[in-house]
Amino acid sequence: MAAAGSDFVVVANRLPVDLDTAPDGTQRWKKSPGGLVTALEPILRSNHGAWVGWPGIPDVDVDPFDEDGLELVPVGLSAREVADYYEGFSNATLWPLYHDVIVRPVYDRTWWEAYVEVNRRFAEATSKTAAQNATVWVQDYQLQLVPKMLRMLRPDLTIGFFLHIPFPPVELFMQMPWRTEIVEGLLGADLIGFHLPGGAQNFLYLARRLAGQPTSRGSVGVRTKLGVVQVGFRDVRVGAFPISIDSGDLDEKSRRKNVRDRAQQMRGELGNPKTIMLGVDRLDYTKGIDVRLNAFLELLTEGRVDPEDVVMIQIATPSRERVESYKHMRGEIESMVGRINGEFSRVGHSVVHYMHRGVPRDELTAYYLAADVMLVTPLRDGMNLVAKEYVASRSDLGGSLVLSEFTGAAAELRQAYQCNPHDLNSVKDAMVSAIEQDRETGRRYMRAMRRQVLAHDVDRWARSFLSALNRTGDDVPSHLVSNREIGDAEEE
Ligand SMILES: Nc1ncnc2c1ncn2[C@@H]1O[C@H](COP(=O)(O)OP(=O)(O)O)[C@@H](O)[C@H]1O
Ligand SMILES: O=P(O)(O)OC[C@H]1O[C@H](O[C@H]2O[C@H](CO)[C@@H](O)[C@H](O)[C@H]2O)[C@H](O)[C@@H](O)[C@@H]1O
Repeated sequence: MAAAGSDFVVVANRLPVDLDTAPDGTQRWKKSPGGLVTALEPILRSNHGAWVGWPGIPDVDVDPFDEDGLELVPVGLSAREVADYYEGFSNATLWPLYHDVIVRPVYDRTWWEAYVEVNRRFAEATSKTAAQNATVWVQDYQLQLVPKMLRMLRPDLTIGFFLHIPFPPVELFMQMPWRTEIVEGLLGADLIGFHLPGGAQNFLYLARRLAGQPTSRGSVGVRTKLGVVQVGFRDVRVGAFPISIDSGDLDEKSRRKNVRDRAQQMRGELGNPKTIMLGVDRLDYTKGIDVRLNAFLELLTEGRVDPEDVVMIQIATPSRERVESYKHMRGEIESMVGRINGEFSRVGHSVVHYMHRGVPRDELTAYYLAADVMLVTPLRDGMNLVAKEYVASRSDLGGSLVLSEFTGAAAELRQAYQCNPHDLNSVKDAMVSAIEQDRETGRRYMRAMRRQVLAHDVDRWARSFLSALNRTGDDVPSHLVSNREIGDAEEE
């Protein structure tokens, strides 16, 4: 039975804070400033909001607590559950399956059991947190069973679900031994959101085929023309809502003098090369870091790019380091960096600069400003926010973007140098075109991409999903009003 509770609850694998352990063993909560938090915070705060999630480290048992008017509800995971539910089923089964089986998914019954158990714990924690008739928004592939479990516990709730990674075509999804359970888990929601219409359409087909439910047949649009699955007397709607970033904030940061000065300083530190190319990613095999390194190596070897003129920086945040495929890929990337530098660097001038760490936000913006060519070459990516961050940071209209066709962002950033990461010649040609782009063409392309990214920010993403979920039909759901107003993006 519902207690007083929150009117709006976000449920995600991670809390918007991490429990950080200092070298002396003391622990404190550290804000993790993701785009999702930025977008949802105002709506959460003005609606007695709560966030249900894992604190990021194993074996932590903490009661719900208040953080500046936002209720945080930690869901504890044991070390075994981190291994089986998070590293195992989420990141060694679902993640590769949903990303075109770039590496082979592992199907392990013990992992599946842990996934069911942890999803149940999230559903129970949410059920205790949500007020009568509240709106609950469940996030991502780690929690696909939560909508159905939660509906059984709390039929009064309005439940939304958003998938941040691609939803695979039927030929791949059918590999999953627990495919029907997953589709039925998702069908517990009132609205299921994907980044792209293709994902929504894949899901509609599977709902027909695996759950045997009647569905609408027409095509799904972007933020419009939702599909429908009829589940008994309930309509489950399915749509495409491409996520974005806090573009206004990045635009503003990139205009600050200290950030611009830092970008200039970076160029100087690199010896003022003609061209700086940049990659910024979590160290993940989906991101195609190896693809861009290979392309760069071939361009240098063929003499199409002069090692005296072009420098590449790769910043890679450590990620999922205990998962076997991630360990393997790290080794491969680091040996390629070594090989390229071994062949083309000289004392005092490296051609590839590789950093295995995250960098602070202002520093990252300075990197974006310093980079002439941004390299975004995933083999498959749900959206790719880095591409949008680069565009939002180029308030000077400089720079060019090399972008894989296999990212969600490619559907919106049409003026990028798009390439097929499975075709090395296509990547090399895109890199050369980006390096050789003339100033006026570059400004025109960047202006067009900025118009798109500034007009469609993460706040607009959240509002469009929530208004569809609550069927208000306008941009702001009537009973989920945020304090922040959407400003129409300014043109340059
Ligand atoms: N080395 C890094 N340092 C700081 N932030 C990073 C780094 N690598 C990635 N990020 C940030 O992480 C986010 C990555 O989002 P995205 O490109 O959508 O991919 P994913 O969520 O799969 O990692 C971006 O906001 C980006 O700025
Ligand atoms: O929580 P982790 O295991 O450390 O992983 C980080 C996040 O990675 C994934 O990001 C995805 O979401 C982005 C925003 O929608 C999208 O741009 C990107 O293409 C996706 O890969 C994952 O979906 C998150 O759940 C993770 O927290």
